[in-house]
Amino acid sequence: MPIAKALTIAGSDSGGGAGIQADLKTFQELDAFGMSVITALTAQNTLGVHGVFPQTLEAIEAQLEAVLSDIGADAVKTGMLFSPEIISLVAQKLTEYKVSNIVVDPVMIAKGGASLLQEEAIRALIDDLLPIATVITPNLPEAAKILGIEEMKTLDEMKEAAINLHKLGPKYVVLKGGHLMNGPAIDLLFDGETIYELRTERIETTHTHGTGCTFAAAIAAELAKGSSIKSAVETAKAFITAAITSSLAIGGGIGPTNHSAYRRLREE
Ligand SMILES: Nc1ncnc2c1ncn2[C@@H]1O[C@H](COP(=O)(O)OP(=O)(O)O)[C@@H](O)[C@H]1O
Ligand SMILES: Cc1ncc(COP(=O)(O)O)c(N)n1
Repeated sequence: MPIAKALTIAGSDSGGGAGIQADLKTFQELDAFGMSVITALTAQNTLGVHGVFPQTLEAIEAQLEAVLSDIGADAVKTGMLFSPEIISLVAQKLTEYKVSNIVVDPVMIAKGGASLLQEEAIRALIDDLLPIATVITPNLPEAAKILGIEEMKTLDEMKEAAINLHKLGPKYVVLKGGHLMNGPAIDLLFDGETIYELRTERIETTHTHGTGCTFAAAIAAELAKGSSIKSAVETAKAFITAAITSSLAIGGGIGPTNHSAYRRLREE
């Protein structure tokens, strides 16, 4: 079997818990060959984002060209894209190279509150990227921002939002319920017809830095290997649950999840 190739287009997290670093670790753990296009450097640790340094369009385009013209990708995951210009460039290249599995994690704000997407970039996200996405994986604040509504507080409101997000063009919507206060951690998968619920117990921890990146990267790795969307999302949910269960209390703030926990669990 040829190796599945997965590409992340995202920001670098020097602290290693989110962004490019989380994505590559996740690809590796799930047996996909990981590649990266870095859109921005962040100086970041468990205490927060201390600096954001977007790369030039020239640098981003050169990375995309290098990877896609030679190696190619069975799946692409996008994370922090920062500006409308970067979003448009990425959408244009993914279309030009006919990438078929596109996982869009519409990263907007880091857990510590720093902005990872310019306000004016939301329009480009909606116009250029959502229509070509195979699956989008917003959390509740991101979904609310995209839809221009108040943040959802109930499962019924989440279901309505999933249906409305689907109308913006992605083939599938995964709405992550990690931010729903109390109760189980419920994510919804909507395929245009049926809403599936993925439920796990809420794990009591503050160390959730990089959960969204890791979850979306796991979906991309599984799609790259040829899994169906439902199976990819189920594996990603098991992966992130294991990673949060044994998350790492390193640094003085919000620690990262443990990317090797899922593999260790399966090896036991
Ligand atoms: N405390 C928790 N216990 C169990 N699962 C969680 C917890 N927090 C988040 N998750 C899960 O982690 C994934 C990422 O969720 P979420 O926190 O909503 O996204 P983001 O990191 O983008 O804000 C989802 O599958 C969500 O259900
Ligand atoms: C470079 C980068 N990309 C994304 C996130 C979001 O992290 P999370 O997955 O915790 O929402 C982050 N903090 N830094």
